[in-house]
Amino acid sequence: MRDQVIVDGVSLAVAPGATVGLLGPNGSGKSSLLRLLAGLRPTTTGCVLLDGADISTLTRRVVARRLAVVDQESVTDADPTVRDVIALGRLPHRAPWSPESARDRTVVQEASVAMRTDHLLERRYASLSGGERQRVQIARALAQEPSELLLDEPTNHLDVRHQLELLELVVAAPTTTVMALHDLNLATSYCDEVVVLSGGRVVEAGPPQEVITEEVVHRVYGVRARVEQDEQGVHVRFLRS
Ligand SMILES: Nc1ncnc2c1ncn2[C@@H]1O[C@H](COP(=O)(O)OP(=O)(O)OP(=O)(O)O)[C@@H](O)[C@H]1O
Repeated sequence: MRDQVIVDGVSLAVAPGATVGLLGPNGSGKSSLLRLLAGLRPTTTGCVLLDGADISTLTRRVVARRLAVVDQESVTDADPTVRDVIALGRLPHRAPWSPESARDRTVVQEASVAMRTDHLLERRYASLSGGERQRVQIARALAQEPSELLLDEPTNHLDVRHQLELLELVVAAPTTTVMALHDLNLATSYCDEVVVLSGGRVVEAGPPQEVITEEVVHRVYGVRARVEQDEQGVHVRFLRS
């Protein structure tokens, strides 16, 4: 269905440096919205502004110098090493056909250390586990030194330590981050704001402690939960039906 409307009536302003979580059930439009924000999909009406400039008027190279995307389809059909994949993040910063600079190599090394992938640098990307690939893709995005980072379910393959490390890193970075998340507890712990989508529309938006309530969880996901708050923050506990 070519003319199906997937994301409709969404108005979203993201403050510089903020970490925003996109929440919502499967098929609610999170990935589609991320692709619109990245300029990877054209809008039929409305626009996406990057520092006031309509993203559809900017070249891919200009966008790639400041905005990095890790989506769920970050695959490649060549057989590169992990280092090659992370080094792709430097391409927008290099003049065409110019060799890698010492700084490019340093940034690649630092990004791989940040995502604990430095021991994998000489491995073939295709031989990695799902979680290792996910960390390499995020290292590639960090090597891009973006001011905006768009992440589609960045924690879905990661073990609990790597989930927490990644989100700590995202929150500590000066980067503006918008990420699709399924884990409501991670969203309450790490996001300044959350945007809840349902059927391609924003149904709730705001600070997670205000948005993630028992009523919203039930209305949007159709499940019963206890939402409790203590000195550690907000916790969502799902109830068996
Ligand atoms: N190219 C496309 N053509 C037709 N329908 C599409 C296309 N891309 C996405 N959709 C549909 O749009 C809806 C939103 O999809 P999207 O991938 O944005 O959801 P999501 O919230 O990221 O879901 P999930 O949590 O499952 O990853 C889904 O019903 C999906 O099937």
